[in-house]
Amino acid sequence: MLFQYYPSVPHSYKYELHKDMNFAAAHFIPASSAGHCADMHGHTYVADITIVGNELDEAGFLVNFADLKKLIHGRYDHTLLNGHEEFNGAPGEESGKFPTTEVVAKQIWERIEAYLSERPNRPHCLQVLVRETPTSYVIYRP
Ligand SMILES: Nc1nc2c(c(=O)[nH]1)N=C([C@H](O)[C@H](O)COP(=O)(O)OP(=O)(O)OP(=O)(O)O)CN2
Ligand SMILES: [Zn+2]
Repeated sequence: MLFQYYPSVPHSYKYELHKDMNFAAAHFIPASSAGHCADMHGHTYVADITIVGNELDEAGFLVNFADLKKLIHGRYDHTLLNGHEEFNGAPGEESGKFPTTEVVAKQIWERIEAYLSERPNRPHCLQVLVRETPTSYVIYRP
């Protein structure tokens, strides 16, 4: 795992947690402007997830690191992203359903925030960074 410092957002929460993870996945972007990215290919995606909150749970966790990994790595590792319902847009359809780095980052945020909304200590996901290649990454901040 490559450890890096990522851009952060100023906030006033007491705790800030980061979980880095990677997952191997294939994708293609079914849009005419996507060039060679319209052909199926693979990446080792790297995600950095930022969670904040003021209260810890009964274990003393803001959120269990392992739960975050299960939610994202468990769903996407060694899969074709276009095969997931959140990314299975067809050519000519709305671009928000293609697995671009931007859309992958947003979907990761939505999945994590839905999980956090059920936690009694109510943490929040402030930022999701997704790196697709060594030279390309996107940050999603709701
Ligand atoms: N805004 C976006 N642009 C591109 C995306 C994307 O998700 N959002 N995706 C791709 C391709 O999927 C491609 O895998 C990554 O592109 P790129 O960074 O251009 O990859 P290279 O290795 O060719 O880049 P270098 O500059 O040579 O390192 C394309 N665009
Ligand atoms: Zn790609």
